[in-house]
Order: sequence, then C-alpha cells, then structure tokens
Amino acid sequence: MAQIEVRHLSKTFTSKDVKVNALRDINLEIEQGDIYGIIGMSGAGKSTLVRCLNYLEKPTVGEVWVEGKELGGMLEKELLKQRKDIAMIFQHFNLLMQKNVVDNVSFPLLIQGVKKKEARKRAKELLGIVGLEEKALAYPAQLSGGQKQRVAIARALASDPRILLCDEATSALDPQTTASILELLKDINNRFGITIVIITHQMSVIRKICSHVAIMSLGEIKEQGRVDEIFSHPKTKEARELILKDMEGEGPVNLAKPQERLKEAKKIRIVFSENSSFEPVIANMVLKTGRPVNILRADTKNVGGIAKGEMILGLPDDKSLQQEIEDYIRERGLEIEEVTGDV
Ligand SMILES: Nc1ncnc2c1ncn2[C@@H]1O[C@H](COP(=O)(O)OP(=O)(O)OP(=O)(O)O)[C@@H](O)[C@H]1O
Repeated sequence: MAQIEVRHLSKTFTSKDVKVNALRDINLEIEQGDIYGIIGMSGAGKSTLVRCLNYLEKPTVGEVWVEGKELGGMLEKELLKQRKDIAMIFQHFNLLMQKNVVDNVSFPLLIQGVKKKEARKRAKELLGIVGLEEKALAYPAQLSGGQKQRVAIARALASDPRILLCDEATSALDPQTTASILELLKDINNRFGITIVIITHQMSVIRKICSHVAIMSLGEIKEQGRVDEIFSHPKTKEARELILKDMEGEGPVNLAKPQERLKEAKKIRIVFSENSSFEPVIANMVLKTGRPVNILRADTKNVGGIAKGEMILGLPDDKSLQQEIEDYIRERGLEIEEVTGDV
C-alpha cells in the first residue's frame, strides 16, 4: 500500500443555497519518499485536497489512508496524534510574530511536553539544517521571506514528521529564493526520507523538484504520473497548457515572430532526450529537404535531473514534404506529436 492513498474523494461546500463541488472523485497514491506535486489554476481544488490529506478538511465522500490507516475512521485524539507525522508549511509562513526564531521552532515541541532546554537544543539543531543558526534570536519581522520560510520548515520538522505538506510554499518568493527553498526541500527529502507533497500553480516548481505530479482542473485530476513522462508525453489539454506556460515563464526561445513566419500548414512538437542535440538535427534536415521550417519555440529544461528539450516546428503546406521531414526526425530517434492551436 502506498504511504498516502486517496480513494474516490469528493468535497462539496454548501453554504445557504450555494453548493461548490470543490473536489470530484479524486484518486491518488503517493509513495514514501516521493516529492509529489499537485498543480492547477486558482480554484482547481488544490488547497482543499491537501487539507483533506491531514483531515483539516473532512471529505464529503471517499477515504484518505495514511500509512495503512484510514483517517475518517479515527477519533479526534487519534487524528491529532496522526497529524504529528504530517507537518505543513504555508505561503505566508504563519510564524508567531511576537516570538523569536528559536522560540518559534521550539513551540511545537513545548506543546508536546518536551522540556524547554531540550526543545531549544533541538530547535537550534533544526535551524542548522535549514541554514539559519545565526538568526536564532531574530524576530520574524527582521527576516526576509526566504528566511521566514526556512524558519517555518525548521518548525515543521520539529515533530519529526514523515510527510511534509507544502501549500504554495514558494508563491510569495522571488525566483532565486524559490530555487533555494526548493533545494532545501529536496535536501530534506534526500536526507530524512520525508515524503513531500507540494501544491503549486507553477510548473517550474514541479519540474525542478517533483518526482510525480497530479494536474488538477475544476476539482478533478486530469492527468497524473511521473514528471519526466508527463513533460515528454502530456496527454491532456491541461498538461500541455501548463508546460507551454512554463516555457513562456522562463524565457523560451520564441524564434519565429508571426509576421516573419513562412506559411505553415501543420505544427509538430519534437521531444529531445538527454543525449540529443536539436540544432544539428534541424539544420541537417533543412539542408536535406532544401526547404526551411518555422521554429516556433525551442527550449531545453532540466526535468528531475534529466536534460529534456522540446521544439515546436511549423511545417510547409506540402504533404509529401511534411512526411519527409517527420520521417527524418523519427529516424533520428526523436518523438513527434502534432500540435493544434496557437503556440
Ligand atoms: N470553506 C469553503 N467554503 C466554500 N467554498 C470553498 C471553501 N473552500 C474552498 N472553496 C471553493 O472550492 C473551490 C476550490 O478551492 P481551493 O482553495 O481548494 O482551490 P485552489 O486550487 O487551492 O485555489 P488557489 O490556488 O486560488 O488557492 C473554489 O471554488 C473555492 O471557492
């Protein structure tokens, strides 16, 4: 059994005469040690889903199993105990502003009944793990956003959780700070084997550290699986859109401007594996066929540690030439799929 299993989970919010189906028939399996991303636009149901994973939100229908135990069958006391193993961090850090850093981190330990001296000692160790030892006596207001999130991570680790839920933990941070927090989460996952569930609306976050992803839209999971597979072979419109948006966000090469494009009849997407270099392939293809193509987008990315790249080409309005180009690309071991709509 997976460490976290969600079965046929639905959540409906009802207020007065308005009903919102926030989650519909969600099924998920998250293995121990995964970094699992849940991505979707605003209102997709991500926060509601992640809050169901520790029963901060009670599903209307369905089951959540954590380490072989069904949360819905637990008494409130058992649930509180279970939540010790499922820590959470948030977009706005949720630190205690009147307490200094070391006291913020000690706080959950004191609540658990750990003696003050021991709690402070452990808190200082945790601050070492997140690289903030020298800020132990500072107050949250004196810290940057990235430092505040590090304190929140240290505090989350205080109860020795086996699962860490991150609700838009990097959304309030600039790209560089985001990268450093993602590195820290990856390091924590590596060193301590803590399973991490990350909610985000940014595909770049998924690409940088997640092993698996579920793509949500309007309360449903549209696609889920290994991140490298979804990036290479997105099956749904939602996945394709998120991947394209990600490319835009990080400055892809948008080579042919609309006014400069040759008339094109078909668009294809080529996926490059870690060993292929697209430039010689395309240059040689153009030389061989003697006809130029529009390179509409080109991008290479580091996906889960593997170099991946893709390119979208606009092909001329000549069926046999299209076939020749596609055959040439396929013979070089590259995969092709047709793209519809604007790119
Ligand atoms: N307590 C609530 N009462 C009523 N409706 C709610 C409640 N919480 C969430 N919803 C609704 O459920 C849907 C899903 O919301 P949710 O916050 O889970 O989405 P999200 O994907 O996390 O969005 P965001 O990225 O904006 O936080 C939305 O339509 C939202 O308005």
